Amino acid sequence: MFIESFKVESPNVKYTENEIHSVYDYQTTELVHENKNGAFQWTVKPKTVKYEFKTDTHVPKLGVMLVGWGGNNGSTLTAGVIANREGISWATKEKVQQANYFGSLTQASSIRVGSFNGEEIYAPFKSLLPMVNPEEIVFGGWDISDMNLADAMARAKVLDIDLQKQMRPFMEHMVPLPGIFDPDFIAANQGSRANHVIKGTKKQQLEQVIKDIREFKEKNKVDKVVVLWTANTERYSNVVVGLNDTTENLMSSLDKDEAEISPSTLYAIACVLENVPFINGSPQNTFVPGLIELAIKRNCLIGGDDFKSGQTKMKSVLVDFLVGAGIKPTSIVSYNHLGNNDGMNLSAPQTFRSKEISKSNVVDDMVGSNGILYEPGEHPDHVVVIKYVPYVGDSKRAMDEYTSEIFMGGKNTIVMHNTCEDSLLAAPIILDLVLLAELTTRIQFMSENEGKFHSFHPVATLLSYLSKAPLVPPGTPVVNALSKQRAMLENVLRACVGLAPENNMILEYK
Ligand SMILES: NC(=O)c1ccc[n+]([C@@H]2O[C@H](COP(=O)([O-])OP(=O)(O)OC[C@H]3O[C@@H](n4cnc5c(N)ncnc54)[C@H](O)[C@@H]3O)[C@@H](O)[C@H]2O)c1
Ligand SMILES: O=P([O-])([O-])O[C@@H]1[C@@H](O)[C@H](O)[C@@H](O)[C@H](O)[C@@H]1O
Repeated sequence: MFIESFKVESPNVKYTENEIHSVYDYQTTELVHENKNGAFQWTVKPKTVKYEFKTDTHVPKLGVMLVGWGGNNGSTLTAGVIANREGISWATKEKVQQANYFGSLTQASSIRVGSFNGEEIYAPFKSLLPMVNPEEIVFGGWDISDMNLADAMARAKVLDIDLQKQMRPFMEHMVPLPGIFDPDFIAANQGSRANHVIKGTKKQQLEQVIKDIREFKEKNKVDKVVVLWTANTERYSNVVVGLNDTTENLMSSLDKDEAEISPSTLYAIACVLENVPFINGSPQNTFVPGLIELAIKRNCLIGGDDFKSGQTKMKSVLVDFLVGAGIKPTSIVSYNHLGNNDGMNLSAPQTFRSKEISKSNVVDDMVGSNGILYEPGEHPDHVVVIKYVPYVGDSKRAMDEYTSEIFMGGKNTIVMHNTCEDSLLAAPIILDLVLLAELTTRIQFMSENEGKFHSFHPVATLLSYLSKAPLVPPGTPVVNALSKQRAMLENVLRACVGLAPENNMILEYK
């Protein structure tokens, strides 16, 4: 059965006018590796740590500024949220289609809250904690192309024509702000698009972005802004000692107008200096060490990298299933072709390399979790291929082959074919990223050993379910397995309302 909402009644949960306060017993383990009687032994000690969570229930008026607003993802998301807000439906070949948020974890997925009279009871994921209503978001942003959002939507060729016609009046007056353009970081084929750029030195460009954020906030009377990069994939920046390895060196390099500071890093520095969350939806290493240090110092949320939307999302499910079942993937070949501007930009070797890295590292945690299947350092052959085929447009065609070793020398090959409008997968993920980033900035917590409340670490690991290459604080584990990422996010939000982690034991019926 599905319910729309619920309230937790517990001695450990207090709802006040401005916050939800929960006291939570975190069950974990402490491992000890010691020499006992001449032999080393691992000892696992179950441990309970008391935590307190406070969630500010004042949901702000949120402004979302997209870098690359005029792109396929940016225009599609903007149209989709407006269509939902206006309750727009449109004719397709098959039927009259209603606007929806399918593909959004927060807006279209559910959580289990328990059993009632022998029936499993579920509620919307978004009912866990007060979240921004997407339809109250004010969108804005930057683009190096001056095209208004209605024309950008038409250029993207993602949405049905009847819908586009209805959306045009809402979007034709939306024009991105000029963006920071540096041809050295994206494919040369993007140059013809760049007719709307911020002039000046890198520092002057950064200062303009800060000015843009302040003016956007003032003009739209929003309480908070979140900035998200959905612009083109850049090549990796070289990380160089003395250039960008520390905050001091990065800011000094900025003063010297160093060429190696990428546009995405400039936007991100601007956001961190303004204490505005910045999320990277592309695979490049925007977050160079000096920027991460700055974000930590200023306690400003940063997150990414690279939306986990389709082929890679499936990979983080399938390899988790195979390895979890004791089956040994030995060869993974991921091929896809697409014909949108993203695909055109990725046709350049240096930008493709950024994507190849993010699409390849996604199995490392799963492979590393099973020493029965894999020797130390052993991993499957893994190849990523992306080809640009203009004719197919945004309709990406992904073909994957997974070959595994099974019982007694047997082999198993799984082949998948996946066709989708890439932007229709990415747009709801962008929505989740900005909503969850905003929500997490309203949560404070402390353990029994800390004595004072604090925010989550500014490097937002909580967003990892939505990223191919989750950005994590230095020295912490990277988890890519999709089920673990989703469970982590849900269980942390459950803890904020005093609910135990969903462990699927359902002992009541055993
Ligand atoms: N399923 C998906 O669509 C998906 C999944 C994962 C990652 N991504 C990443 O999301 C990004 C956007 O994808 P898309 O399909 O919307 O691409 P797109 O090319 O349609 O849009 C990118 C937009 O960014 C603009 N732009 C480029 N550099 C800019 C800059 N420095 N400042 C401001 N604007 C700039 C371009 O003019 C363009 O309008 C790409 O990096 C892509 O790799 C997409
Ligand atoms: O998320 P996913 O489907 O694995 O990866 C996608 C790639 O397959 C595609 O070629 C690229 O253009 C998209 O930006 C996205 O990164």
